[in-house]
Amino acid sequence: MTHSTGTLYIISAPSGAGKSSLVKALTDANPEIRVSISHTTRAMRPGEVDGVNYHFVTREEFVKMGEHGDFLERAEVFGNFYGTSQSRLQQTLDEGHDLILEIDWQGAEQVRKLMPQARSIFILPPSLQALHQRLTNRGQDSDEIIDGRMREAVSEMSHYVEYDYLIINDDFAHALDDLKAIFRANQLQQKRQQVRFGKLLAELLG
Ligand SMILES: Nc1ncnc2c1ncn2[C@@H]1O[C@H](COP(=O)(O)OP(=O)(O)OP(=O)(O)O)[C@@H](O)[C@H]1O
Ligand SMILES: Nc1nc2c(ncn2[C@@H]2O[C@H](COP(=O)(O)O)[C@@H](O)[C@H]2O)c(=O)[nH]1
Repeated sequence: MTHSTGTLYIISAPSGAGKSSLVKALTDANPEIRVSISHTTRAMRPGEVDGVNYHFVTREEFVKMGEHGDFLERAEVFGNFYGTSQSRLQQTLDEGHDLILEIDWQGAEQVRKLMPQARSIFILPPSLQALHQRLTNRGQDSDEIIDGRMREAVSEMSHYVEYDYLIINDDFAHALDDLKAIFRANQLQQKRQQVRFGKLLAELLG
């Protein structure tokens, strides 16, 4: 049975707004949706696992990968390098899986130019105070790192207008419903396009 290719989603938010938590809840409920694992030069946090949360690499390894053209996009965020490897990205989409990139606005800008069909979602916290509280409650970064991330938050947030969808992550369950609705609506749109181009009809008729 033929199927359509998956959709590439870009999800951005200021650090601590809750994007990883929302993406995890979304993929727990919909395991067919895949999440790209980025490469980073950031130090591993307690509890993080190499190859699960990120591929943790040295700056030298990261630069070498960049020189080999391994990255779809890359950016320096909070003094560390982050990048999305090209390998397996197209294969995942061709297999029909929706694929999420959790990346910052600089990476989003690069991906939009290369893959204009990508859908983009920006997640905002209800307030800067709530954002600070979440970074503190997460308990994984020093006060100095949290202060640095708060300083960058307004600049990151100013890019929300460049995205297709905006979600305010105030109440988690409500924000998750919004996220699920975006994916569901897109899946239905894909199905309609299959009908429009006759693929689904051909399948149905054998
Ligand atoms: N709606 C919410 N209300 C209260 N706390 C929340 C909410 N959403 C997420 N959190 C909490 O906020 C903290 C930050 O969330 P998370 O790590 O998902 O953020 P993030 O945007 O992925 O950050 P980063 O970009 O730094 O990885 C976590 O402790 C998470 O449990
Ligand atoms: N351009 C990219 N940005 C990325 C990528 N992976 C993560 N990120 C961004 O980094 C911040 C910080 O992440 P943290 O894990 O150190 O808290 C995060 O908010 C993302 O926006 C990437 O591959 N490319």
